[in-house]
Amino acid sequence: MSRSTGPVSLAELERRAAQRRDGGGDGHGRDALVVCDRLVRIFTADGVEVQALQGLDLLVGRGELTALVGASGSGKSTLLNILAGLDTPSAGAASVAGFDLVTMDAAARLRYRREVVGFVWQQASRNLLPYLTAAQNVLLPMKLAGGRVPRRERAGRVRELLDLLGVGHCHGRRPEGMSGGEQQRVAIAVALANAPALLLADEPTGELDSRAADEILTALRTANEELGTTVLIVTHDASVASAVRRTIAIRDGRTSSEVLRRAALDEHGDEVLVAQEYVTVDRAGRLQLPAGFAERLSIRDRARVALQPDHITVHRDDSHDA
Ligand SMILES: Nc1ncnc2c1ncn2[C@@H]1O[C@H](COP(=O)(O)OP(=O)(O)OP(=O)(O)O)[C@@H](O)[C@H]1O
Repeated sequence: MSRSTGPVSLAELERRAAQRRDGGGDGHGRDALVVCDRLVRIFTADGVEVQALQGLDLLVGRGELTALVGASGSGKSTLLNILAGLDTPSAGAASVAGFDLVTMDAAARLRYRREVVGFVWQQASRNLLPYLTAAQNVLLPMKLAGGRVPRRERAGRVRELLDLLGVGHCHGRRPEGMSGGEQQRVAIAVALANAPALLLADEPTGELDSRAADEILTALRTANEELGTTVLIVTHDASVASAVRRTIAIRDGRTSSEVLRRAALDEHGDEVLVAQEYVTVDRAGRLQLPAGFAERLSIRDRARVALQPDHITVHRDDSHDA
């Protein structure tokens, strides 16, 4: 049976494009909270183009607590800024909680930033207004978002959030009267004020000692487990990256590999976290070998592959060895 080959209307083309953007075309990311599909971000500086994101694919499910790692300049902050609604991609698709980050208009962008996403920056001073108390800092986003948290519930929610994150004692203090770790935990409360679906944290432990960093990680974990917030943390801190269930590595503007950890019982019956490394397979079927693996086996330019019944083998190219 032949299909109609007549001209396709503009409305139909737009409908199909919207379906692709929504992930509806082939079901890509339909259940995920964060969907990035072949995301590209090109910056131009002094006439030179920098491809900060080079076709990045990423799916993050609702309720996940995930760390994002990668060398300096690999594109982590660029991705976070796009997910925060502060920047727009040059090409590709990105959506969070059904908000299309590429096409949303100014009003939707404002609503998105106030109600759907919360952000914690590395510099504590950037997260809090210095002349407001902790309580006033947490209250401010609720006031700005209007009716999302009803007026009569706001004071109670401020206290609950500060207590939940272990900084109830900072309620009436200004940032100058708090430690760096306390400031960051209050910053997390500010980011959670309007019950966002997604909490983004860019190096939240970067300026802290290891004890304060542990407290921040505990606070982020509490937000994730108690409030159900999906949390994405950019970090260079190995202790943070290894303490979450999923760590995604970005290399040259693409997601390249992941470590997934799950609880298992050891031979004594004690619970241990078992880590397993995965590589990302993008929508075109491309994967990047972990850099260490390729170096160790001197795999360059091309590799010999063979399909086995339940796995694929990858060997060094030995076609010139004879
Ligand atoms: N506004 C900009 N203009 C020009 N180039 C930019 C801009 N922002 C980022 N870049 C470039 O894009 C690339 C990715 O930068 P990005 O800040 O996302 O990396 P990163 O992984 O967050 O690095 P770091 O860990 O050092 O913060 C880098 O080459 C950077 O120089």
